[in-house]
Amino acid sequence: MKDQSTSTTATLRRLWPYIKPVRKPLSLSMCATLGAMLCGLGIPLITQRIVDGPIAHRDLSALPWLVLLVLVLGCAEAALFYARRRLIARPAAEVEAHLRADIYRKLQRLPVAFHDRYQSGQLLSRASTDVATVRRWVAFAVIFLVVNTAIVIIGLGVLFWLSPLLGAVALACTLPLVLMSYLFESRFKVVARKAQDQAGDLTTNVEESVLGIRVLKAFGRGPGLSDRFSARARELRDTELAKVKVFALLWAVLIVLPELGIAAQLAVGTFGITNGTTTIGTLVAAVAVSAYLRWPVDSIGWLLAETNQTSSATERIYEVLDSPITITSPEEPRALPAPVRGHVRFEDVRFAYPGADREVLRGIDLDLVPGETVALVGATGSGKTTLTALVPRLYDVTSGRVTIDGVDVRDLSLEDLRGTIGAAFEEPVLFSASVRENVALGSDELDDAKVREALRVAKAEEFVEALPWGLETRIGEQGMSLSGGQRQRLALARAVVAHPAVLVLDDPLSALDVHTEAEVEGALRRVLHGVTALVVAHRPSTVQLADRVAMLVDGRIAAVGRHHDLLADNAEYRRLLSTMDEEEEVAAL
Ligand SMILES: Nc1ncnc2c1ncn2[C@@H]1O[C@H](COP(=O)(O)OP(=O)(O)OP(=O)(O)O)[C@@H](O)[C@H]1O
Repeated sequence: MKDQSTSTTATLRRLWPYIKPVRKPLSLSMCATLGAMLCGLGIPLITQRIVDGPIAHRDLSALPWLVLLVLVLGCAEAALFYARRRLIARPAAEVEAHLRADIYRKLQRLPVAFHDRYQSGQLLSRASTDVATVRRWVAFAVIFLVVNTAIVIIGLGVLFWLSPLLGAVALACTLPLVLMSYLFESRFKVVARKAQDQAGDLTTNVEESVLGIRVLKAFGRGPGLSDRFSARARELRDTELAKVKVFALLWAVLIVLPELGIAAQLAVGTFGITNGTTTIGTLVAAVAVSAYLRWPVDSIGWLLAETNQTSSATERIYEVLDSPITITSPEEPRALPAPVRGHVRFEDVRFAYPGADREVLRGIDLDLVPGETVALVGATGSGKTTLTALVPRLYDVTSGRVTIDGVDVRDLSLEDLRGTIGAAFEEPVLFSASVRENVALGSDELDDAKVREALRVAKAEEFVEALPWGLETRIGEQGMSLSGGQRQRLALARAVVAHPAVLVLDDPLSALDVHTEAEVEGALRRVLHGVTALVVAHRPSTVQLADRVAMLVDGRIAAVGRHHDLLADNAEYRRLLSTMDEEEEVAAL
């Protein structure tokens, strides 16, 4: 139990950098809460004075003052609770905002390999639900955990002061409760973490089915997936019910023990009144104090549950924040010799995906002279996409090196490297933003003229002009409101907008129909002139764009040469091209 609670405290202590800037309003809010609770605790003591004074002596002279005091305490309690809420709202929201911003920033900096490992729904639930759990804890649970513990101790002290015997009775009933609450904590933590992970999986499910709604509808897989979703939802429900079960047991004890305590106090107190050792006022006050302490005592178990839940939410958040950023700029980056020529070389490059024992690339040597376009061809799974990903350092080579103008890409700052390279991928990812924002992708240096030029190059200008607000038209999530070809052309415009020296295109023409492809190809041919480009090609027509072709077979370069030479001399190349031809014909059908 000790280890468990130590680790809970240690985990929560990690939130300190976020809580530290708001510690003043947080402490003030805590003081206001304590003040309010103390006001409430004072009322039974005045009741004692009323019972043992004006009522016992039938003398009402002091009554107005005592009633006024109750009124003042009541108003002060209300005012302080109001202040508590006002004081805590902003700091709690600030903690949430900072935490969320840091997670987002970290997610941007983490390497692609990290994102391969984590489901997006899991990351989504960490950045939303878990962060909200932390906010609730800061705004409420941590304050009441401290204040209620203090009030229970003070209240027990008051009971002992009123009557040591009545105090001892209350203590005998409170101690087991507090002990049970702490014992319950460790059981709850396990089930709370499980529920949070399952909620993350469920978020992934919802996200994937929303993004893939077209595929699911087209294949009529909606009902099947609904069943799978329901099964997962049931798992989560079962875990939530297990949580309730653990909690219900504690709750039952929490209810019964204080009732027993009050009954015992009434019995002991009445006995004391009859033999003259206790006054009626003292018994009334003791019972009132005990009743007042019920919520602070009852709440401790629940507040500990919240604390546990927050601890596992913090743990999940820090799994992201602690993940190492393996792809970073070097401490002393080298600069590319000016002007950048775009001479790209792969030197004995080997690569295995993190955690995989099989190498995807096994000794690649390839030299792209400045201004040259090299098409990468190969059977599916031969490693073409992987090879292109090594140039902008989406992954780092396992051994060997990739250089631009003789400088290892790992010796360049990421900013310089990625500023030198333009990229477009097979899946043209667009954001819920305007066309201009999608092409410029947050760069302030790219004005409208540059964006328009890039659109012209990608043969996208015409359809963008036809959109209701031209460049300013917001395109829907993932660009769903555009056709596949239109999305591809926007992705191409994005790749060329900053005039990069090196272009890495992972089959950028896959979604284009034959006519549009011819148009974009024509435009691309102009762009490719003067730029070094590595283009993954799945169609013979794309291959024709290239000055040379490199054929990948099982992670190695089996042949490099001009398309026509390879076609004449290399049987394997001919075979590959004929399968590509067949695929193209199928695609054209
Ligand atoms: N993120 C990843 N983690 C682990 N293995 C991966 C990952 N991405 C790809 N692979 C594996 O690496 C190998 C090469 O994949 P890659 O995508 O580079 O092939 P490709 O030649 O581009 O294929 P295609 O023509 O079908 O696009 C495949 O066996 C694939 O399963």
